[in-house]
Amino acid sequence: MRSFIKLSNNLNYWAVVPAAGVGQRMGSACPKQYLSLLGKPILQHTLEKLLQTNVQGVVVSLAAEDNYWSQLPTLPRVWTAPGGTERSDSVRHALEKLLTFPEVKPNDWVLVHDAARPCVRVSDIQNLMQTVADYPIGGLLANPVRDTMKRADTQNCVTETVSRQQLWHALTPQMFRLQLLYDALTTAAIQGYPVTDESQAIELMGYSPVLVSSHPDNIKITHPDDLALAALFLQQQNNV
Ligand SMILES: Nc1ccn([C@@H]2O[C@H](COP(=O)(O)OP(=O)(O)OP(=O)(O)O)[C@@H](O)[C@H]2O)c(=O)n1
Ligand SMILES: C[C@](O)(CO)[C@H](O)COP(=O)(O)O
Repeated sequence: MRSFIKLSNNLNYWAVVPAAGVGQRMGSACPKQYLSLLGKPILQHTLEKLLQTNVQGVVVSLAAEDNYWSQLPTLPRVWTAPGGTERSDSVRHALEKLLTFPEVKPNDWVLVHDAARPCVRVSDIQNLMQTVADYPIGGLLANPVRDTMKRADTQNCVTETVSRQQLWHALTPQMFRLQLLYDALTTAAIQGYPVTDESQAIELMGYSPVLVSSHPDNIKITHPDDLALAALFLQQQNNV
């Protein structure tokens, strides 16, 4: 069931899911977003979480050679777009697709969420939507750093202890105004500036997105060890 939350000044909310990666660090036979978690592909878990919120629709960026997407059950309000070389290119292509929809307004909100983060809590997404609605620029789910942080040299020897004061892990979804985000990613691409998340492109425009605390189980499945942890988190969430 979709949970409804107060929408700010009747703008729509859309979602983009970059799912065109190869999962090199996972080293699996198929792209990691299609690995099974509790009997369901990771990407399907992720989409089902987003579709429980009141996003109007989701655009998923897929690799040109993706032969797996067609095997997923058809989900309502989900469209696809071509992936790109980098994650930021995949996101930009999905935004381009969204901007062609007649019902989409440039000032609508768009939430960008990694396919590889299936453990995100619907309540955290809704909290992001409600909190950021009052921030004109946008914001992202994040987690304050808990551990002491070290910077290392190429030999993995400590070169410095980095202060963890005001240091956060950036997660997803990251929520921004559609046209602003598209322009920010396009500018970064034109300038050849590599951005690893949407917030960085927005920051390059001189803006300061707000960080919204997320539960720490919103992990990005990256390495093989992450699969068992993600399964545990999903089981825990399902048993609540
Ligand atoms: N060109 C790319 C690269 C990544 N992604 C997506 O961005 C998300 C986060 O990226 P990451 O965890 O790095 O996934 P991969 O790039 O697949 O992993 P790796 O770096 O290990 O290859 C993933 O859902 C991935 O599918 C994408 O849509 N397009
Ligand atoms: C967007 C992101 O998940 C925020 O932490 C992260 O930057 C993705 O990085 P990746 O190297 O593409 O996994």
